[in-house]
Amino acid sequence: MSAHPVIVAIDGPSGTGKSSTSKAVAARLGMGYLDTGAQYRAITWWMLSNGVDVNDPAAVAAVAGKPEIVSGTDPLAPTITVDGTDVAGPIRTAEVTGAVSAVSAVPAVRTRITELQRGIAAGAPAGIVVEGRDIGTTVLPGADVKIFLTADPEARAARRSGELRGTAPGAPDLAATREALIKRDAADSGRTTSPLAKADDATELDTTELTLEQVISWVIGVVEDAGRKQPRS
Ligand SMILES: Nc1ncnc2c1ncn2[C@@H]1O[C@H](COP(=O)(O)OP(=O)(O)OP(=O)(O)O)[C@@H](O)[C@H]1O
Ligand SMILES: Nc1ccn([C@@H]2O[C@H](COP(=O)(O)O)[C@@H](O)[C@H]2O)c(=O)n1
Repeated sequence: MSAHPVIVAIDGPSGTGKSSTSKAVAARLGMGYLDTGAQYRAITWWMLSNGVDVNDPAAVAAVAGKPEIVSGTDPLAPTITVDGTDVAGPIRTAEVTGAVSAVSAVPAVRTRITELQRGIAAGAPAGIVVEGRDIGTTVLPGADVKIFLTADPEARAARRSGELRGTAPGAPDLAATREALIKRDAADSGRTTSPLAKADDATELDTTELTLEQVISWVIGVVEDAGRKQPRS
């Protein structure tokens, strides 16, 4: 039996495959799954819904403690609610995507959401795969496995563009999608508090030329190795 449930941190820029990989790895290994981007999107959705100026950090900070955000960690059916309302759909709108980097840069927001994330990870009986931007560096620096996924912007834009065209008629074209993700990555990497960054002890995987299945298999290998190396009780 393992000494403690395995904690896996998967970070990286937008569209590198963090969510798809993390969900599949967690499902196949019987672990929990936490999408931390969904939590930042949820608090952003609440700010927009309540008329808070998302470009005013003081206004955002003043109400950052108000919404109650609850994440369900079943990788086969992840959920996210705000004050009891299911917001899984509304948090994926272009409006939320366009505002989330500004809201997530506010230190009071990060403190609040980081506490939530640490509580969820600490309470995951079968271990958990947590994906985001600052999991390996800040949220869970003691994670058993730290992975940083990358892919070149063209590949990421093509993946996102295909995804958007499949679900949203009139979705932006490839060039616009590429520009939007580069802009969001720059904002996330450039913020002062807990920016998007690779932890020094994370293993980086460039997924540009890999299929999703290849990435999933590689991550499972790394997690299984880490499980074998844990001290036995
Ligand atoms: N290696 C891959 N090859 C091809 N397509 C992929 C690969 N990895 C992920 N995808 C596809 O790319 C899209 C984006 O993947 P995903 O949502 O997992 O990325 P992400 O890193 O979580 O993005 P974000 O941070 O913006 O939420 C999805 O449609 C997914 O199926
Ligand atoms: N650990 C994290 C995770 C996400 N963010 C912010 O949320 C945005 C949306 O993330 P997605 O994964 O759903 O695309 C992201 O652009 C960041 O602004 C974060 O700050 N920290």
